Formats: sequence, structure tokens, C-alpha cells
Amino acid sequence: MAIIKTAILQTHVYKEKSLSITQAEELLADPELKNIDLAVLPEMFCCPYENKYFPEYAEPEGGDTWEKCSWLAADHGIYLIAGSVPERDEAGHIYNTSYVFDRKGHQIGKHRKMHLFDIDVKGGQYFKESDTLTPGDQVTVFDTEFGRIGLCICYDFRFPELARLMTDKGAEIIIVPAAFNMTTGPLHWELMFRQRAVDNQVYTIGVAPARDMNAGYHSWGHSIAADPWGKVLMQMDEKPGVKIVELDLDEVKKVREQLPFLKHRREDIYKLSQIK
Ligand SMILES: NC(=O)CC(=O)C(=O)O
Repeated sequence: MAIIKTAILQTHVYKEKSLSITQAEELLADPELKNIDLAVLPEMFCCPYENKYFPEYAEPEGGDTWEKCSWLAADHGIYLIAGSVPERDEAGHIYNTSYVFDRKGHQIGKHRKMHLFDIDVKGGQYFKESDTLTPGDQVTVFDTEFGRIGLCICYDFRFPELARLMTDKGAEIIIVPAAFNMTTGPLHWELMFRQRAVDNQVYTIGVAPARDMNAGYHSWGHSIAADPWGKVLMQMDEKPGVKIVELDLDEVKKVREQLPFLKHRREDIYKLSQIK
């Protein structure tokens, strides 16, 4: 049996970066989380989700936040998907980046948000990540002793092609640090996590920051886990909290055997391919 005990940390994002990091540290120290295998933090877990803050909070890979997350993974002997953070590269570009650490604190994955969140809903949400951020260009999967996991960030998950590419690369779980909002969250959040789970016969996990009505961006919260049948295993409300879900990878195999539509694709007629 390949059961992955996964902690979903729906945290509060403080203006002061160190407080957000201390919060993650304190939550992971809770004895209830003693036997977890994997922990996931939200998108921009230690930077308010606003363009004006991304350059100010950005750090290079290997910076203080990276170091702390690596240490947390090693200290608890867990895989840690460190939500996402603003990353500054040598050329000064800023990315919305998720780092993955193994049980020894080694970085085993890194995803830079590929699809920037540029929307303008009349009477609703406006955001233009491309004002400050540069998009990534890699499809990201990483390996654990349980199986292969796919990783993308928030708006990336709106692109079914990306989830399918991760599935084609062998992902059995897709994890998404994310921060939907009060315009898109109520209609699209749960629907999307269930739909991608059904289409790809994977577990899907979305981890969001808790809602803060004093912040410039109002996160929908509602961190969620759906199984490969599309059933919601767990969904939080908008408040900070931690939930543990058990992901049984045998379920993925069973569903794919019983309902083998991934094998029934007509690749003689259509095909999804990665160009880069
Ligand atoms: N914040 C995002 O990247 C995406 C989002 O909120 C949405 O797609 O809705």
C-alpha cells in the first residue's frame, strides 16, 4: 500500500515575512503532524499577493526562505512543497516559484508559474501578474518513494493541457499551491479540482492562503483534496487551519484499470505534445 499522509497548511499571510515562516514552523511542530509524509503550503505563503510586494519580498534560490524551508523538511523528515515565493534570478527577473524539498531537505523540484494571472473581470477581480513577474517554461513532476507527483501554481491549473502533460509524465497526484479569489473561487475552485482529478485519474490538492479581508487581495481559501473519482475528500473554509488527508496511490491504479479511458485516447487522430 502506498498511502501518503499529507498535511495541508492553509496559513495566514503576514506583512512581515518572518511571521509567516514562523507560523509554518509552529504548525509543523504540532504533535498531530508527527507522522506525516508530505506538507504543502499556499501560493505566496510569505508575501502578500500583490504586485507591489513581489519585487520587495523576492529572494534568490537558496535565500533565507529557501534555507528555512529546506531545514523544516529535514528537521521533520518530510517532503515539503513550500507553497510559492517570489524568486529573483541573476538577471533580476522575478518568478512565482514553488520549491520542493525531500526528507533530507534537498531540493528535488522547482516550478515557476507558467501562466501568469492577468485577468480583468468587470465588477470583480483584476490582477496583472505580468506587471512584475516573468513566466516559467517547465512542466514539473518529481519523484518520491510513493510515486510521481505533478506540481503547478494556481492559474496554471486552468490549463487542462498542463495537467494532462503531467499525467502523461507519470503523475498520480497533482499539487497546486493556489490563491483563487472571491470572483472566481465560488464557481470555479471546487469544480476545477474535481474535474482535473476525473479527467486525469489523479488525486488533486489545492492549498490556498486563509482569507484576510484587510489584505489587498482576498483569497477564496477552501483548500481542497479530491480523489481520482472526483470525490472531494476534504475542503476547508476560509479560515486558517491544518488538515491531514491520506492519499492511497493504489486507488489511482484501481480507477485506471476499471475505467481505462486514458488508454482509449485516439492518438492516431489527435495528440498532445510538449514542444519545449
Ligand atoms: N491567482 C491565480 O493565479 C488564479 C486565480 O485566482 C484564478 O484563476 O481564478
